[in-house]
Amino acid sequence: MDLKSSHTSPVLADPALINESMLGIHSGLLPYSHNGTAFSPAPFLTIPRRKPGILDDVRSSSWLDAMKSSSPTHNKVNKDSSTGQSSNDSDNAYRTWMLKYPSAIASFEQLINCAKHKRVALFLDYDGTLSPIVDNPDHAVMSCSMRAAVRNAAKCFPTAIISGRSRDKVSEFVGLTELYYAGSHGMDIMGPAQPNSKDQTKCNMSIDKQCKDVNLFQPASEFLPMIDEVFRSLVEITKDIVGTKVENNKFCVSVHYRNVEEKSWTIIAESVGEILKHYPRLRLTHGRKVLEVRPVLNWDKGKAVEFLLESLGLSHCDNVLPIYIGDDRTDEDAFKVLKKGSRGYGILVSSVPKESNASYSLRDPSEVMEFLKCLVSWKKSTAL
Ligand SMILES: O=P(O)(O)OC[C@H]1O[C@H](O[C@H]2O[C@H](CO)[C@@H](O)[C@H](O)[C@H]2O)[C@H](O)[C@@H](O)[C@@H]1O
Repeated sequence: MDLKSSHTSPVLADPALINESMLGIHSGLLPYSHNGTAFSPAPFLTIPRRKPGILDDVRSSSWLDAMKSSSPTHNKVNKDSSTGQSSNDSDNAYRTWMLKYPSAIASFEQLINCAKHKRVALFLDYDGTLSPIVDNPDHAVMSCSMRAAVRNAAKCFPTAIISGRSRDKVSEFVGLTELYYAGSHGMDIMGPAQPNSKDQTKCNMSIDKQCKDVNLFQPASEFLPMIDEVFRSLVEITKDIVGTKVENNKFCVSVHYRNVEEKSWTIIAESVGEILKHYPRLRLTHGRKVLEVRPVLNWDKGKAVEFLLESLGLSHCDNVLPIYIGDDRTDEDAFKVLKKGSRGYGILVSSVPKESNASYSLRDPSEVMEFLKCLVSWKKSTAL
C-alpha cells in the first residue's frame, strides 16, 4: 500500500478537539460507557475506564449465558435434535416473528417502492451474510454464485462490505474490486477518494491494488501495537485450551470458542478477562461463538455506514436509500443508524427469531443472494 499523504494518524488530525491530545483519541470517537453508549464529551477526561469486575462477570452465569446464546443457528440445531421437539414449534415462532420482520424477498415490492427515484446504496456484512457460518473461520469462503451476485449488485449500486475481519482478509475472501471494504468492524475503511467530503481531512490518501485513488480511514491506528501485543498474549494464554482459535483482525482480536468443549468456556472467558485487566483502553464484545477484543472507541459499523455515505457524497441526499444486510450483534449498530429518521433499511439474516433494529429479514445467505438478484433485476427494469 503506497501512502501518499503526510497524515500518519487521522485520529490526531483535528487540533480543535480538546480531549484528543490527552487521550490520543479523536473526540468524535468518544469512549464507551459501561452499557455501551457514548459518554458525553468531558474536557478533563483522561483515560476511559475499564468495565469493572470483568472476572466477576465471567464467573456469573450471565456471561456464560451470553456465550451459550451467541450462535442461534447452532442452538436451534441442538435443541431440535436433542429434545426431539417438533420443528412445528420453531416454525410457528419464526412465522410469528416474521410479522415484525417481514421477509425482504416476500416484501420486495413494498421495500423497493421506497427506492423509486432514489439511489440505493448497499452495505453488506460478510460472515453469516455472504458466507455461511462454518466451524473454521479460515474456511468461510464465499460461493462463486454469491460472488457473481455481489459483483452484479456492485455494478448497479455503490456497495461496501463491512466486516469484523481484517480488511485484507475479507477483501481476499470476496475477491472483487468493484466495491469498498471496511474491516475490523469499520475501524479500517478503504473508501472512495471524495474531494468534497468533510471527512477527507481525517483520511490518508492511498491507492488500491488497481492503482485507483482511495481514502484510508483508520480511527484506531494508534491501538495497533496494543492489539498486536494482546493478540500474542491471548494466543499464549489459550494455547492449552483445545479448539480455541485466536484471530488477529488488525484493530481487534477474535477469540473463537465454537470448537471448544462447553465445560472450558469459563476458562476462556477468565483467561481473556485476565489479559484485559492490563488494558483499560480495550473492551470485550460478543459475536457468534466468539469473544472480540477491541479499542474503547465510539466507532462501530453504524459509524462506518455514515462515514461511507459521507465519502460517497450520499449522506445529505433525500434521494438515497441505504440498505444494510447483516446477521450479527455488531450489525445492529448499522441497523440503528438506518432506522433513525427512517433513513434506510436494515435487513437481519437469521433463521431463528431474535430482537433487532432491522426492518426486514432474510433466512440465510442463500436468501441474501436471491435478494441481491431481485435488486439487480429491479434496477435493470427501471433503466429500460
Ligand atoms: O462482521 P462479520 O463479517 O460477520 O465478522 C464477524 C466475525 O466473523 C467470523 O467469525 C464468525 O464466522 C466464522 C466462520 O463462519 C465462525 O467460525 C465463527 O464462529 C463466527 O464467529 C470471523 O472469524 C471473526 O473474526 C469476525 O469478527
